Amino acid sequence: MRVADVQASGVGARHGDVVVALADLRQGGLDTLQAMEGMVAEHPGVPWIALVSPETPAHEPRVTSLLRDCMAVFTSPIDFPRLYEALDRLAQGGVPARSEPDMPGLVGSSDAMRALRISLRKYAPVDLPVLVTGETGTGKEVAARVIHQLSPRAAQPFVAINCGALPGNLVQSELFGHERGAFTGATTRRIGHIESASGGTVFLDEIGDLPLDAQTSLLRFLQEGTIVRVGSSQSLRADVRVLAATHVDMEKAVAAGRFRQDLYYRLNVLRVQMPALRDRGSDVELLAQHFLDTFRQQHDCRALAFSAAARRALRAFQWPGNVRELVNRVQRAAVVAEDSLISVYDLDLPGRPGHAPAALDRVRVSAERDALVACLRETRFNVSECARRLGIARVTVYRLCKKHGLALDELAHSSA
Ligand SMILES: Nc1ncnc2c1ncn2[C@@H]1O[C@H](COP(=O)(O)OP(=O)(O)OP(=O)(O)O)[C@@H](O)[C@H]1O
Repeated sequence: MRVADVQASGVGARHGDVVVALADLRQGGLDTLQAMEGMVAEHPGVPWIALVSPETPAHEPRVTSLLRDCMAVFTSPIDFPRLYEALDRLAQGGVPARSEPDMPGLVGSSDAMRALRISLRKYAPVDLPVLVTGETGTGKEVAARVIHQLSPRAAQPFVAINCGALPGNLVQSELFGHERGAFTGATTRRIGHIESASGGTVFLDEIGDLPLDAQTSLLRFLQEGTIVRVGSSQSLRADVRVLAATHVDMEKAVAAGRFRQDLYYRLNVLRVQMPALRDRGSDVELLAQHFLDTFRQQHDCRALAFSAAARRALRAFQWPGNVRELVNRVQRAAVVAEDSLISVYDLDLPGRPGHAPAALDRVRVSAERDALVACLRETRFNVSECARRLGIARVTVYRLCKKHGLALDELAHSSA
């Protein structure tokens, strides 16, 4: 690797050299920024890596836009092994993981992710509900957190609630709180999740699972900005922005009478559709490398990157569990990998030489799904009873439903 300082000597590249530019924004003022902008514009084909310090004003539009043109951003103290890896990857034609400085949790540079970022930036400052839709594991909660972080409410709480996991008889009290003595067991007054997010944002995941009575209370809150604790008749003001997410078809839920149409209209003012991972092109490689790098920061691990075959397999796989499945596979691969390059075997993906089409795995998965559906039907979709009969926790029933793409309400409806 040769290092050239543009200001001192300019860049001279021999045929076949890979040129990577480091934009060192840790010092300097407006003139440095101006010089950098000029160089980035002059060399659009050159991959740029930015070095910034915690003092760099990353939120200033000119700096943000410059950082957006960089393939990777490193904050001082610079993690040099990671920087060398990023340079190495670029030299091999790869691209380091890319996340925008103001959206650090959201990695990806596909067209779909670029369009998503544009929507998130537009919606964040507008104090209206946002409905985030998309398949399981696509990053709906990540998107909701980004909206909150970019909003004027960023310094206030962000409270995430999985509506599907709230016990049916306690939904109202969990969301809106209760007064002492409101029901058996209510020995003290309790603040609900919405009140506890005061000044900030509440994220209602799996909103399609909200029972009808709680839907009515939520609608009143969205219309009037007031809540009533269970067991009280007093309305309380609550200044909270509502973001909601669902993986079910809400139009169908409305048509079937399972979701209030007026509430759906209220929530669906601004809509974000999360792209499936299989539709994000080479983002799957970026994300895989990002999760591996994150894992390496916390654990001893031999693996540094992915073999060419593993990268092909990552691209070819359909990812039914989307980004969450990718996180799990990469972490597992990082643990079992014996080499510096993660292989297709480590990822346990189809596409490895001599790979039988996972017959046994498929049988196991489908037996698990059949047992779950049968038990849910037998128990008339009573999750507690189903969990008891299967000898597993309630939360595991929800997790298995998610894993097998089963929407409880739709299943119950189709079985009715
Ligand atoms: N673009 C991304 N960049 C980095 N990490 C991501 C991205 N998208 C998702 N993740 C990670 O993937 C996992 C799943 O994301 P998340 O929980 O937001 O998905 P979800 O769509 O809300 O899932 P569910 O439908 O199950 O509620 C998390 O660990 C999250 O950090």
